[in-house]
Amino acid sequence: MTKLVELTDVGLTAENTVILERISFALHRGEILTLVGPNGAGKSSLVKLVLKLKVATAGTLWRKSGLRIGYVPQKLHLDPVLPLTVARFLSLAHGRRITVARALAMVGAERLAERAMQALSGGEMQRVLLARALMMEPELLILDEPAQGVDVHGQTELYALIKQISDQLNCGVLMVSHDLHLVMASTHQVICLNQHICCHGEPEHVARHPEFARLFGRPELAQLAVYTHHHDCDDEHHGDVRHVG
Ligand SMILES: Nc1ncnc2c1ncn2[C@@H]1O[C@H](COP(=O)(O)OP(=O)(O)OP(=O)(O)O)[C@@H](O)[C@H]1O
Repeated sequence: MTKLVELTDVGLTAENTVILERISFALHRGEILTLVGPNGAGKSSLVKLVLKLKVATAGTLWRKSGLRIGYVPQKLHLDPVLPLTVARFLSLAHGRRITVARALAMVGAERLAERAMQALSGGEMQRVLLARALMMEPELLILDEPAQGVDVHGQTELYALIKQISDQLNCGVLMVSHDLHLVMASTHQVICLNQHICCHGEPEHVARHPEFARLFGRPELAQLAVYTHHHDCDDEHHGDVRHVG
């Protein structure tokens, strides 16, 4: 598997505040890695380090040379009066390697091409932002809370779509999520972050980890039914429900 990024003992300090410390992990093509953690844990800062929008103050961050990254930001600020269709918005993307029609088809949003950006629902907007990130056929897709503003059913669909796209493009995915249980079936590894890495591993491992339960204040999680991810599953099969604990 091609390695895309590798962090070794990475730290970030700003204004005498430790934001991240001793962060080490690697991400390869075809892998999905989800960052979870409480507010202020450093998830967005870590994403910005990988994007090179911030510079680490300790450790080393290696990125594959010429790495093509597609990024879905947490928020998009649009001028509410600027007339802009979805197709026009996508045509403005940098480094385009595929057509607008193909990008929309990949996210199941062909019918939105002529819709005004301002008229999109939360779920539609997230799909359009995902389509924009796909325009340059990324080797690494980075998503900062891709499911915000989307209802629970829509979130499950969106995470399944992200997994399908990762399989299709064989790209790595680094994403931030607030809900481990919704993303569980669609991720290979989870890092639970709180300035440092509290626990790291397959989603079932993290869900049962005492540090994860403590951080999210939900020790009863260990008793819940969780989705178990199968690494050899097909696109139609998003996991079996089983009880752990
Ligand atoms: N330039 C800076 N100077 C000082 N502190 C900063 C700076 N940038 C971020 N921080 C602090 O670092 C911490 C981590 O912020 P970050 O946005 O990475 O967290 P997060 O896990 O993404 O949070 P959330 O889930 O609320 O979005 C926060 O306490 C934030 O206030």
